[in-house]
Amino acid sequence: MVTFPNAKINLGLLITEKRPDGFHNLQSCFYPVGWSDALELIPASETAFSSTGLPIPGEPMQNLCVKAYDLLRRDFDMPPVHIHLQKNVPIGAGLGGGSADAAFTLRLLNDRFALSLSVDQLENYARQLGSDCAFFVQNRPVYCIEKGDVFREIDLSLSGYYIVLVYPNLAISTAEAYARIRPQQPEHPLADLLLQPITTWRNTVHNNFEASLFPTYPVLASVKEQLYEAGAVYASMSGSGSTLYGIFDAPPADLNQFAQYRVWQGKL
Ligand SMILES: C[C@@](CO)(OP(=O)(O)O)[C@H](O)COP(=O)(O)OP(=O)(O)OC[C@H]1O[C@@H](n2ccc(N)nc2=O)[C@H](O)[C@@H]1O
Ligand SMILES: Nc1ncnc2c1ncn2[C@@H]1O[C@H](COP(=O)(O)OP(=O)(O)O)[C@@H](O)[C@H]1O
Repeated sequence: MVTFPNAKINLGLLITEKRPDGFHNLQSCFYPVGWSDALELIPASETAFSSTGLPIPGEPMQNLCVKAYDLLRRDFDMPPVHIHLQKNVPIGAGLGGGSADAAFTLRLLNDRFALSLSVDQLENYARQLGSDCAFFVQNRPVYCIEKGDVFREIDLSLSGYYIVLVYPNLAISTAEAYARIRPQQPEHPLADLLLQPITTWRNTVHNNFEASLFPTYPVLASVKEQLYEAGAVYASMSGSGSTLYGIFDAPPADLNQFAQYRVWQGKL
């Protein structure tokens, strides 16, 4: 069984307060994009993990895919499996790649072993693996609050637009990015701003991590500016970085200025 865990972008990301548990409350819209890994479950006599493509930091048996298997194994009698991951989505990129792999592993195991877990149950398992992991269970555009794991409907569709993702060959640790940020309550809820025309977003829809990371990593501001110069209707950093994305109303003709970086483009 093969599945294709895809990345997400954040349309706006406001970090509103530090919580007593050390995490942060936020407001964001999580939106799925097509840049994907490939994940396969192979019957095996012993549980194992292997990967090809981009090297993944950390021990293979500590991979989030294995953690997802171990989590379900505590509650269900599943046979051993060999999990193979073709890693394409950059790591430390603000694209939720590892979280997607974990959530898709839960979904795949649920199907493969007929565990009959509901969406709510899968989301509860996913929450234990990472804050943005639960989003990938349903994997559809949603407005996120609290740790990024509580969802509200949002009437927002970008279908018809094109997206360009630029990973500027720089990994940023999510924990370090949160450690630098000063939370603040927004003047207007992000949901209200996102419901205005996309042409207004440049001046209103912000990612709070940009202010603390752009001075340290000038390449981030430079790539964002270049995306606007290439004709983006809206451009931003995704998550805690380092990927920048641009949303275009037609496929951009020339992206040679990003030739030294990892670039993905597609339809939204
Ligand atoms: C910033 C965001 C925005 O979508 O995405 P990425 O940049 O990772 O893609 C997420 O909040 C990242 O979620 P995720 O990557 O799952 O984080 P976790 O593994 O749960 O936590 C990693 C670390 O980030 C911090 N953290 C994470 C989420 C949150 N709401 N508050 C936090 O303070 C904590 O220090 C935690 O130890
Ligand atoms: N399957 C996986 N893919 C990517 N990273 C993984 C995976 N499993 C565990 N990790 C760990 O999670 C960390 C961040 O993963 P990732 O989700 O790509 O971050 P971000 O969303 O912040 O870009 C990596 O440093 C890596 O050590």
